[in-house]
Amino acid sequence: MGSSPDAASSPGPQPGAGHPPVTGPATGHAPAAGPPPRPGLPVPRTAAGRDALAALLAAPGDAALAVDFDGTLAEIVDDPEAARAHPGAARALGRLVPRLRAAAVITGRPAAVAVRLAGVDGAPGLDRLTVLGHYGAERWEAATGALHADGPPPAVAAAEAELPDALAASGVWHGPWTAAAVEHKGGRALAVHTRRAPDPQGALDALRAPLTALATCHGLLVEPGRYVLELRPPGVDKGVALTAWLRGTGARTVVYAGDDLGDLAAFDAVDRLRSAPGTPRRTGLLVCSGSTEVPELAARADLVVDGPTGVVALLDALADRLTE
Ligand SMILES: O=P(O)(O)OC[C@H]1O[C@H](O[C@H]2O[C@H](CO)[C@@H](O)[C@H](O)[C@H]2O)[C@H](O)[C@@H](O)[C@@H]1O
Repeated sequence: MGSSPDAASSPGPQPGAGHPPVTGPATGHAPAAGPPPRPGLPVPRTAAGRDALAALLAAPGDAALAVDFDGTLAEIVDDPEAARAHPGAARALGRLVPRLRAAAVITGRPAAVAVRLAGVDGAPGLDRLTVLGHYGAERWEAATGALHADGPPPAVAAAEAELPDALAASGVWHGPWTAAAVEHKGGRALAVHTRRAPDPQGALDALRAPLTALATCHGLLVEPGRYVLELRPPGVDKGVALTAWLRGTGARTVVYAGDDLGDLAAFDAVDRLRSAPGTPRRTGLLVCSGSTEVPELAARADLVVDGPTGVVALLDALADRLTE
């Protein structure tokens, strides 16, 4: 792992959702008549983050943006099928992305599902967007509409056949919340959600051992997330996906925004990239879409914003600065 947030410039304990923890605008806006001005760019709390932001503003054509979907571009909701991108997300991305070298959404969702829920297919300004689904196992390119994906791994179907026994072994698998708690994810992974359980954390804790045993038995891994345990094949994660995609772009600066434990691998990848030797050094800005549910990610971030609303505000503020 490379550089970590600069403790000297850290504001201290991280607030949760609803409490913007940004340290203030980088540029002042004089009060004026008419619509209220948009907030300015927040200042990252780390030197590494400030370097990356300065590099992006100086040379946006050398910079790439990668963002997670659930919890970052989309508010978390009880029903995974009901998730939709923040109403301002596609527009903000469409303003910013044409000024950058490249942009991607990197998500645990199947790529086609993320494209649909994010509303990015055909959106103005997003004709070069890449969507890396299933933690990088799938790739969709807006430029062609092509989806690259291998066939579903047989191990997932084998695990699915034994899933009912594993769920029953948890001792908590009863009640109306279980009816729609398994997400089948196109046969490429299985997600068991507990957000709608009476005790979401208790149910998650009880399910962890039987689902881990099932995953291990079939050569799968358990990807933990926000009140979800996902059984999926090993071999790729958001760090692997981000690193390979970035290499293809040739970008020297990357901004990565995420909200969940699955995004830690991408944070690690950015840390490695910005601590690797090279001239000029590559820079990276780690953004956490803040919530009370995942303090681990906020602790690692250069900049914590207030959930998807804060992420969209950041994208808009970057676009504003790059069009001044
Ligand atoms: O990588 P991501 O884009 O963050 O996707 C990770 C998982 O997100 C989804 O679950 C999460 O969002 C749901 C909708 O808001 C929420 O109900 C759930 O509690 C969250 O864990 C998705 O359903 C999973 O398949 C993704 O792997």
